[in-house]
Amino acid sequence: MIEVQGLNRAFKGVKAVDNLSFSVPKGICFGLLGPNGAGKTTTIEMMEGIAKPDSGTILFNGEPLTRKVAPQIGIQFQHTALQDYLTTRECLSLFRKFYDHGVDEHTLMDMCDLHEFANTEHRKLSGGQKQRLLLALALVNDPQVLFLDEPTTGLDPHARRNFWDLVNKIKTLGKTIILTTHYMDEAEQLCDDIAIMDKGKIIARGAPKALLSEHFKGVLIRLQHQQLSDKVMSECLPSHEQNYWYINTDKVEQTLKLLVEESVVLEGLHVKSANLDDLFLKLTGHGLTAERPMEVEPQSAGEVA
Ligand SMILES: Nc1ncnc2c1ncn2[C@@H]1O[C@H](COP(=O)(O)OP(=O)(O)OP(=O)(O)O)[C@@H](O)[C@H]1O
Repeated sequence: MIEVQGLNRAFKGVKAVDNLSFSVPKGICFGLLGPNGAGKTTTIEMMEGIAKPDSGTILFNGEPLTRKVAPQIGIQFQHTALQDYLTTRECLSLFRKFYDHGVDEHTLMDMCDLHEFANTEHRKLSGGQKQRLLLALALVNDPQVLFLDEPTTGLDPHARRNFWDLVNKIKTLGKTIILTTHYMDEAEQLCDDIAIMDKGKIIARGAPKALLSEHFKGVLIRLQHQQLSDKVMSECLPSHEQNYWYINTDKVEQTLKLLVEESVVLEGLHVKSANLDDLFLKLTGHGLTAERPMEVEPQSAGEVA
């Protein structure tokens, strides 16, 4: 569906996007992930036709992005300025008029759970309701390709989950979705395929589960940062991030026994499955986010002590 070949973009000597090539098959949700400054926005803006690459090509169904191809694309920007005092229905009706073909307001409100707010001015919508309106606006031309640029940033967990349900519903319509996000749980929930970017390059690509099983065995054990014995260091090969040690092992009982024998402080110890943040840390030596998701979602494998 989308073919990106040899894409480059530099700003004053900084290579924001460095010889990037990838393709996105039709009908999947493709996630572009990475930390601040990785080059995601620059890449996505070139794919959307908003910014021009220094070199390289982007093809949609084998064709470059032209006025002919543009109506096949829908974009949910991080921020969209809407006219003050327009209601949800009026915003949808206005945007619908920009296109020859598209989806009527009623269907869009159905798709994005907006009926309740049809006559509410958009400026009075909550963060989650506003994102749903922006999603509906991105769908107004019934696009084949939908770009979602960090769509749930700043939303509370409930609103994020609602939004994920909508995206999953839209996936069933066969649309190709390109998603950028800082939230690794979002990528794991929604994306069939991901590319992790760092410093303008793709450093890992594949289905989230396949990538995790390729790079991790068993579970991750997190320990408070402390002095570890040579035996623990050589047998467990822990990695260090912020105030913690992380040990990846498929022999949990044996590892825990060794930690006890070596008088390791186990207070606050967690055992969990590896996630995409852990993968990023492993690949780059630094985390995707300042806060480790283990802090907010310990339920994945349970707190041991
Ligand atoms: N208009 C610009 N002028 C100068 N430098 C820029 C410009 N846009 C991006 N950059 C630089 O290019 C690099 C990549 O930025 P980009 O915004 O694409 O990253 P990102 O992965 O989208 O980050 P974030 O998650 O914070 O949005 C950064 O070093 C950034 O400072």
